Amino acid sequence: MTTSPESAAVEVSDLRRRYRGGFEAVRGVSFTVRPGELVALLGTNGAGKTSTMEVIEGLAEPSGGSVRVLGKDPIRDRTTVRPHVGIMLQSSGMPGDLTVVESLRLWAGTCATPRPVDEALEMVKLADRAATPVKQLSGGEQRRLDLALAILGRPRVLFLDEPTTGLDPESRRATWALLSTLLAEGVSMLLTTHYLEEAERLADRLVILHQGSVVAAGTLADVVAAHPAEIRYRGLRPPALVGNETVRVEGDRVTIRTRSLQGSLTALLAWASASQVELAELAATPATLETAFLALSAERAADAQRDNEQDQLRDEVTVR
Ligand SMILES: Nc1ncnc2c1ncn2[C@@H]1O[C@H](COP(=O)(O)OP(=O)(O)OP(=O)(O)O)[C@@H](O)[C@H]1O
Repeated sequence: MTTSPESAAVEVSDLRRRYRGGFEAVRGVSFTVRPGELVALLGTNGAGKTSTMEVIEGLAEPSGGSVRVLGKDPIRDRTTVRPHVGIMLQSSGMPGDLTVVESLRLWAGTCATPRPVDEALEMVKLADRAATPVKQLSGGEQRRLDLALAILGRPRVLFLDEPTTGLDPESRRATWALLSTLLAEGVSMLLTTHYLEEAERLADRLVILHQGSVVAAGTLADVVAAHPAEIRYRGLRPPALVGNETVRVEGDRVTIRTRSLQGSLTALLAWASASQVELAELAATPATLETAFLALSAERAADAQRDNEQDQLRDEVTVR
C-alpha cells in the first residue's frame, strides 16, 4: 500500500460519536496527523479522547463525519489499513498465563513483516523478563509489553493511548527516546496522555478537547501564545505598566497577567525602583502548557456555569 508523501497519515473531519442512550461524546472534531509527526490529543477526564481514538483505530463506527488512515476508511478498508497500523490500547488484553516472549510470538504470527521478537524486547527493555508470565509483570512492565506488541509489525502509523501511565521516570524517558527514534524513522503517531510534559517533549502539534469539541489546536508555541504570562509579588498595587495587563490584588498578594512579560516586568521594576517600593517574593512565569491547559478548563467551566444560570433564569421567567 502506498500513499503520496504529502498525504495525511490520519485525517479526521467533523467526527461525531454518539453512544447508545443518546450521549454525544465527540461533537464535530477535525484534525490531521501528517506523515512522520506526532500529534497529542489532550483533555480532562471525559473530554472524549478515547471515544475519538477508538473510531480512528477502527474499533467503533462514527455517528457522523469521517476518518481516513493512510487515505483509507479504518473499518471498510480494514484489511488494507490494519497491517500498517500499531495500536497500544489502555490494556492489551493478552492472556495472563502466556509469557512475555510467547505473547510476542503469538502476535508476530498475525503481522505481515514482524520485527524479530528479541529486537522488540530490547527496544522496550524487557529482554530480562522474556520468560515471565504476563500476569506477573508490574504495571509499568505491562505497559512496555503493550508498546512492544504495538511496534512489532513495523507500523507506519502508531496509536498510543496513555503509553507511559504507570511507568517510573526512567522507563518513561526510555519510552520517549524510543518514540523519538521511531518518529525520526518516519512513523506517524497519535497519542493521548495526561502528562503534559510528555506532550511538550514529543508532540509536533497538540489538539485539546473539552466535552467532545476541539478548544485549542496547533504547535505548543501556538497554544501557549494564546495565554498570558504571570508576575507575582507581595506589596503595593502597581500603576498601569505597559497597558495590557490585568491586575488582581488579594491582601498584599499581587498577581499581574500580561501578554508582554518583558515589557511589564521592566515597567514594574522601574516603578518599584523610582518609588522605592519593595516587591517581596517576586516571581515571573511565562505561560506553559500546564497554565494554558488549566486556563482553558477554567474558561470552559465558567462558560458552562454562565449557560446554566441563563437556563435557570429562563426557566424562572417561563414559570412566572
Ligand atoms: N459506552 C459508553 N456509553 C455512554 N457514554 C460513554 C461510554 N463511554 C464513554 N462515555 C462517555 O463519553 C465521554 C467521553 O469519554 P472518553 O472515555 O472518550 O473520555 P477521555 O477523554 O478518554 O477520558 P479519560 O481521560 O478519563 O480517559 C464521557 O462523558 C464518558 O462518560
